[in-house]
Amino acid sequence: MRLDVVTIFPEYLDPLNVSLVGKARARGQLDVHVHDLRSWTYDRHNTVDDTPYGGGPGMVMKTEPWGDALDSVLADGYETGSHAPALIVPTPSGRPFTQELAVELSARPWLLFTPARYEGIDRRVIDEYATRIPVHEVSIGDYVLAGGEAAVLVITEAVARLLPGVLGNAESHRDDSFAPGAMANLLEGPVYTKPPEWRGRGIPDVLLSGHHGKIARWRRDEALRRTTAHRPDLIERCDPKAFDKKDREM
Ligand SMILES: Nc1ccccc1-c1cnco1
Repeated sequence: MRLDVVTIFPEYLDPLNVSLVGKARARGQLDVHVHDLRSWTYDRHNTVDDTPYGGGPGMVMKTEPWGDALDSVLADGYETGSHAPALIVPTPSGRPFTQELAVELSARPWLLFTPARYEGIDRRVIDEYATRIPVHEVSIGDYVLAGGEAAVLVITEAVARLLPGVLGNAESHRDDSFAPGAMANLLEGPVYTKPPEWRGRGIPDVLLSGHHGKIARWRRDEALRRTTAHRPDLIERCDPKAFDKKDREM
């Protein structure tokens, strides 16, 4: 997978050089290119924004730098044999980013991220490129950020870990919260490791029992309890029949 990010804060994307994404890049599973939007400005102040038509607070990111940047990045990608990318526009007014969307995006050969600052990008930029490539306007949550770069890091990590070979066997995403199966849509329950006692706190006996059926049932019940407490909205999406089937297997 090829990833391109166009941003006025390229250094904000330095975390893409470490950990899971950094290792995937080193292994050639990800080809990441970070571009400084100001490389496509030609005035003395490297201007990328201006006041909004219609008035109002803040500044809007201008069309020309984005148009020149995206044309250049697309040309480079096509020249090096990449297939059509999807344009990913982090925005608070976008479609919620979910594991389902992460899976959808992980199937694409090329993602092109356009994190915006200020009040956002002039709408004509999105409208222009939506005539050529799929555009996903994506929100990572209902809160206000100063810009979309943090969202790029979140989306990139969620997508990269789904790419074949990126997660080792020990880190399988089979048991992820939100992964398909009987635990789908459930939050993960509590986890424990050595030492067996810490500051007077022990381990739930069932986890020391060696009875895999009882352990699986306990973990399922803990996940249900945690989901009911923290995310009752997810409970409605659970398939109760999957639990009955799972109970029979435990
Ligand atoms: N608040 C923001 C400001 C600028 C670009 C993206 C966001 C965003 C994305 N998901 C939630 O917020």
